Amino acid sequence: MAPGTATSEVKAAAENPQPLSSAPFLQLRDAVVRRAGRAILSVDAFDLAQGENIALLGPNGSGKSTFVKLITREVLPLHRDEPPVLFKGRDRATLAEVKQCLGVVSSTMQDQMTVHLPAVDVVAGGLFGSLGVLPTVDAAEADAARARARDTMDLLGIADLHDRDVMTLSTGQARRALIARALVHDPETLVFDEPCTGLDPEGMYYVRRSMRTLAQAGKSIVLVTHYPEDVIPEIGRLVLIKNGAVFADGPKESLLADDSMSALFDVPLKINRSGSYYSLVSAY
Ligand SMILES: Nc1ncnc2c1ncn2[C@@H]1O[C@H](COP(=O)(O)OP(=O)(O)OP(=O)(O)O)[C@@H](O)[C@H]1O
Repeated sequence: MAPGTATSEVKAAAENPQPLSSAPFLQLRDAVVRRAGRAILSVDAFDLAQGENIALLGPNGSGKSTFVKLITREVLPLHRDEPPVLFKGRDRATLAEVKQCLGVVSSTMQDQMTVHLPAVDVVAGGLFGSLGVLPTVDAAEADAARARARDTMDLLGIADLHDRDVMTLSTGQARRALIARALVHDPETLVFDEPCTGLDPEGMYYVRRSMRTLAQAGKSIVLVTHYPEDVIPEIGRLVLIKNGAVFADGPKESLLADDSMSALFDVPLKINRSGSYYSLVSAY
């Protein structure tokens, strides 16, 4: 797309916001993030439709987390007169509005679970933005929050963890509790930032199965990963990130291939496909 066309489209969208139901969930146009005197991410044009499932794949340091933080509004791009980020067609969406629509699962959040709390309280805390349910919360509201947290945990198949002290959970169990926490306010989109990092095959199985459950329940999944194995069958679109830019964007059937993976990671790689599942092996 010609840069001029993209810019005028974004300007028009900003001036005439589309109805929330039809605008893309997110649009990026000439979005540049600079840190320490250099552009760590530059995105010319990117649209994420409402309800779409995508995976961002790329090497360490390529800019995937920065890309996701543009979506979650934790990072803002350089200011331009034409807004570089439109959220549901609007450039002035508040952080609270964005948070309402998004749930974020990241392995780094697990490091913060260093207090003795029942898992249900950690999940319910997602409704308040606190680690657990604070004593200042009204009793009826706290009960309702815990009931909602239990329902969410049940949906993810972890009813047996309701009353477990989070400090005693295995890494895989804690990761699934974090998925419940990200889901408890019923966001339309879930961002999974390297959700299988540090997990054994059993933990990976349950996290990937949870992603599938949520995608099948109509949630939009935005997955950040290094591994094609994480790309569940419900994800059809792949965005490859390399050197702070979009390297390729298209259907996974064409991008999960030996040549594109080898070019992305700069080493010889082979993709194996088994039905709707993909895996990556090194070609020594
Ligand atoms: N605050 C910052 N100051 C300086 N450089 C930064 C900052 N944040 C990120 N970077 C750099 O920007 C680049 C992209 O970082 P980012 O975390 O987005 O990559 P990534 O693809 O998510 O990496 P990984 O797979 O290792 O998590 C990296 O080179 C990183 O060192």
